[in-house]
Amino acid sequence: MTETVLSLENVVKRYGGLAAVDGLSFAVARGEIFGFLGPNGAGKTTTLRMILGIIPPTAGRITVLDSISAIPVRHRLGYLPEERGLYRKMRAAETIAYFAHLRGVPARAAKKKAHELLERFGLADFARAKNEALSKGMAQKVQLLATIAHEPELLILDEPFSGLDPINQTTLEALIRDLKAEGRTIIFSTHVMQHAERLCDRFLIIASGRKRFEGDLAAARAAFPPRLLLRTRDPVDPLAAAPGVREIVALGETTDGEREYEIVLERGADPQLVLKAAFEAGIRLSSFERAGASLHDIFVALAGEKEDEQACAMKEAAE
Ligand SMILES: Nc1ncnc2c1ncn2[C@@H]1O[C@H](COP(=O)(O)OP(=O)(O)OP(=O)(O)O)[C@@H](O)[C@H]1O
Repeated sequence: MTETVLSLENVVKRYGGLAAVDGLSFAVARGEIFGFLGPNGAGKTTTLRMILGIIPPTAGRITVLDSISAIPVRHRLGYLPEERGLYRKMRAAETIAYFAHLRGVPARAAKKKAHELLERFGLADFARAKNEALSKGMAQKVQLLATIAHEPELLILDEPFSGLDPINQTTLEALIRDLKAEGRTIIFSTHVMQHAERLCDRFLIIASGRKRFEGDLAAARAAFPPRLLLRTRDPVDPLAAAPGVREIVALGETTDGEREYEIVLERGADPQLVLKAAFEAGIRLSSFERAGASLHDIFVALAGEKEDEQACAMKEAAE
């Protein structure tokens, strides 16, 4: 049976008249990489801060590592806040060791761990550099290492990829996978869907403080009509009458004079019947592939559309 390391039940956070988080419920299982996705102002940082006990919820219940408050279990948690900041005059290795020690690692072990981590993440030469002398990306790496040095069970990273160059983003993805392989649970927020698509076991999409989706990519895709991408030089009008075809969208002409189309199918339609219809109509296809919605498409659709439309789509998908 999977163990829940974090659960929120009907959590609300009000700022005056604004419900920044509005009746949010979700759960994260031990060992998962869980993506926390939502547009600007959706309520992600507010939720993460409530989970960490930095701000109290207006209503609802949060359970972290079997505790009703993060405070007593804080040495088992790691948190990378959205707003970054290091003590400017402290040295990189010192910073990491300091935070590890603060969370219960004996001083000597903390120092050793700091040097190990800096070595592993290509910053060994900067161990004695003052934080103010680090580039923005390097400082962010140091802060991240300070977040994981005490080997927390549950890591909560608010926008960890922002500010990192593509190489360091890849290094961070690998680090997150390594942490998962060690049995740790990682929750991270992001606007960059590719990271979430590559890394997450499950994810939550919120908008305007409310949950729009919780689950894995396959479940999210199931809520979207399947699509086919095809290329041909022949007219495709006969396919409009093929079983399960909802819409044909012309995508444009390729450099070699072919046309590309997207065929939107009804949910549950059989793509083979479209292929058969193309064959029977004498349409010569040079390519024919099934395309699942990307997380980007899903995000834009779920975070952008009105809640009643979305509830309808999810209900239809479940039926
Ligand atoms: N201390 C505060 N006082 C008043 N309103 C706040 C406060 N903190 C957040 N808000 C509001 O709550 C809403 C959610 O903000 P939050 O920072 O949680 O969003 P977010 O999803 O993290 O956004 P982003 O992706 O832009 O960081 C926003 O409308 C924001 O203006």
